[in-house]
Amino acid sequence: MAPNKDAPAALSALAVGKSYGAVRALDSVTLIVQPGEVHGLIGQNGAGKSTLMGIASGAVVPDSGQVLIDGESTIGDPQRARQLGLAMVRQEPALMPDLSVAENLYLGVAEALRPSISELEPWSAGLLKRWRAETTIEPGARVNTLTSEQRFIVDIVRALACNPRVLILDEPTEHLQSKDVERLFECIAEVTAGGTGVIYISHRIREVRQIADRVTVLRDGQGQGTYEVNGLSEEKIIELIVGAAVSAEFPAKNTRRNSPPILEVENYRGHGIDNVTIKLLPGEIIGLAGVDGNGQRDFLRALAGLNPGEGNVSVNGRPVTLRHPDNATRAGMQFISNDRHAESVFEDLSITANFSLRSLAKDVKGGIVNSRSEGRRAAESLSALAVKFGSRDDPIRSLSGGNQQKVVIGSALAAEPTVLLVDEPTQGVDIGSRLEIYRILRKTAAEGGSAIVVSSDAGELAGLCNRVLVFSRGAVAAELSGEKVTENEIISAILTATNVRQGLHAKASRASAGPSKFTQMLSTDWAPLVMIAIVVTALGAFTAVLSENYLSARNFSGMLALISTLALAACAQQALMLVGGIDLSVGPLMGVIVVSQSFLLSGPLSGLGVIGSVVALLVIAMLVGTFNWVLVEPVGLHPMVATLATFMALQGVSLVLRPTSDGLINEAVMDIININLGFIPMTFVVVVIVAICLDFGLFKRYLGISLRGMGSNADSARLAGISPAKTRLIAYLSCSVLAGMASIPLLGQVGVGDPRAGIDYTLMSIAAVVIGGGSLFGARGSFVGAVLGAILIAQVNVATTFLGLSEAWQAYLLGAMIIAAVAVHSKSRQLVLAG
Ligand SMILES: Nc1ncnc2c1ncn2[C@@H]1O[C@H](COP(=O)(O)OP(=O)(O)OP(=O)(O)O)[C@@H](O)[C@H]1O
Repeated sequence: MAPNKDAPAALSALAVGKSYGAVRALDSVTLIVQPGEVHGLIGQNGAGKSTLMGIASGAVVPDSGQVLIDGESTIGDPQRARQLGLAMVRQEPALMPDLSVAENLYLGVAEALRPSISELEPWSAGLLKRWRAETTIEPGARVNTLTSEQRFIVDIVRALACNPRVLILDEPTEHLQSKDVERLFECIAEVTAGGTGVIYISHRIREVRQIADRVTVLRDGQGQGTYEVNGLSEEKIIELIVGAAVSAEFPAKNTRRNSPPILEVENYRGHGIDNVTIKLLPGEIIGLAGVDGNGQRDFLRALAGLNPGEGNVSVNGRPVTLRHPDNATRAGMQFISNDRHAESVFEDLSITANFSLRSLAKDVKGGIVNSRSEGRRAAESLSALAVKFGSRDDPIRSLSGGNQQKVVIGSALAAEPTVLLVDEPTQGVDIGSRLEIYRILRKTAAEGGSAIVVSSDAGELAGLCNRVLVFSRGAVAAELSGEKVTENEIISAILTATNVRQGLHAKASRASAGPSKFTQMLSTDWAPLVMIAIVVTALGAFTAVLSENYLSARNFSGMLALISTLALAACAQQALMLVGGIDLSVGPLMGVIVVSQSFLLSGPLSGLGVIGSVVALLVIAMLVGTFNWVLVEPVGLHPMVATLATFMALQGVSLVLRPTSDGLINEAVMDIININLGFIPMTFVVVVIVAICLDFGLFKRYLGISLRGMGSNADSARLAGISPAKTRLIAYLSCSVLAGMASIPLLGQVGVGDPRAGIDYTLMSIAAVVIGGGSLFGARGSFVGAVLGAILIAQVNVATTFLGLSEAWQAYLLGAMIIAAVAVHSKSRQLVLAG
């Protein structure tokens, strides 16, 4: 639909300013987007495009200026921007990797648009199918098992599902295949027809000309005006971006064809590839093309030692085995991934460290890094690649996406590779720097190096490469060289490549369909439960064969009573570990409550006394939970440091109140706590019911899903409207209240105000959670898993006693179980990632 210029603007950013230290990212920039228009936002890397959109979406707070969405003012509040109808697809999808696709879509749309949880699967499947009927993305798949392209599609589907008034697309096509780019353009046409204002950021000038009605140009943080696209030539747009006329010519190609090959690969087979043979000459750049998923990327990754494969490979005549990336780098190959965020940069390390890590040996003298030499090399490379940065010591994540890519290329070149393996060399890089990168790759080749480049841009391959190999179904279907290396020839070779190999085709389609149902099952939070249940049963059966007393009701009853305390403590720990926290004060909190109860419940029993003791339990637990949260959230201490301080303080309080064990608990209270249902203690029944209810909440309620989302990626969760501070407070309070509940069966066990009663439960609760499938990094595990972890620990302790083993064996076995559990759980998750 034609832009509606009379309606109030869909988005107005008025005189917006933003600085990061010395870097003036935006200097009084104004952008007005009308309903129903596609507005291109263009500029070189670091011009300020993402910052401006970050401000529009509320993720970044400006220093000055105003933002209006649909006429309503909003600043620095992602939740409000979302409510006003803004949706954004960022350069890196704002998804929570440990959550499923369906859960991400659910959290990612406004509350009014969310289905009931029972409808979640069909609702998400419907959204995905609306994108593409034959999509291979499963609603139940965990996001960290998806390819980067699939993650982008999920993020786009999420943004479209928001029915936005303003849709921001920040370099959306960098990771998409051409058929998905077409689909995206169809979707853009659909939403603008409905009156949505779309902001389209891209370095691909052709795309911008094709899709945009108007463009606004940014240069070095300053607005350079808004223009109607109609009548604006490609050259003129480039001139507006760069500020001067630029030659868009590729540097001249060179080759030393009569020298022996630098890299020879013969009959190489492996994941997604079949029988590939190539010879790369010194000074040559070979391009790999093809419809995405046809093996060209798999082949490059196999050469980098990242994908397993078989065949003969030699570099400079010397045979090489490529089982590991280390083999490839030792042979002189340097790989640059197309997934910069996940594989190429260390976000929290400085720009200098990211530059030097592939070639640090050059700066080491006598085992010590010479930072002056490291800094000098980094400065030279950053200047040669025209990287825009504040200070070299800033973390690389402070750079714009394109500038990060330039640092990665500089880092690989600094290692002086014999063969450079580059997947999408100019992803997210602006037009001026693109030419700079082509020039540098060509210069490297002219000096005797060589490169293999995968690119989805046929024009780029045509301009840069001496030869282009077109892949189809894992094999080289066509080779273009000399005069034939043109954009049109490459595109037509891709379209006509019909190399049908049934066997490999089946393999390739299996690979593109993602991991099998069984491997996907291994990555679920339920897999650890099955594994532990099997181990518990096997261990029980083994002990029962050796000692018939093991199966007695008396033994079971005692064991389950012990388990109740540990299982509740483990549930407490799990509640906090879900958001990536850890609570070392769990044990002493249980101890301090036992001690306080020994004052309230030791004399004759009264109704008021019982109510008082329950209130005291809850008040102590909530005070401790709130105190821990204050130390972590507003004060900013690491959870381990904060809760270690609370651990010491609580233990001190227990010892002050009861220097030695004293204050026998009233017998009637003990009888109530220790009631049995048959031979099963009532406390154990309660624990199981509590764990099942908590798991229901964790997987089937908004609060539980958002807790896991926070643990998975706090930034993405915040952008999905989840308040990190509030969610963490809920986790800390849940942890302390559950620890308070755990002190009830503990009271039933010790029966007296013992100041040391809880101390062991801190480490044991962490162990139970880890064994049960929980992760110290957050987002993983379940409450039933934590209970099963506790059962296994208790069972090992009892079994060692029955088997007549010393107490030391309990400690050895617990240590071994933790290592085995972590190894098994993480291996099963990796299996899925490997597909
Ligand atoms: N969090 C931050 N800390 C420090 N500097 C930052 C931060 N975010 C952005 N900058 C700087 O602000 C400037 C503008 O960056 P921005 O990401 O907006 O550029 P861009 O136009 O989107 O570039 P690209 O096309 O490469 O994505 C850059 O110089 C960048 O280094």
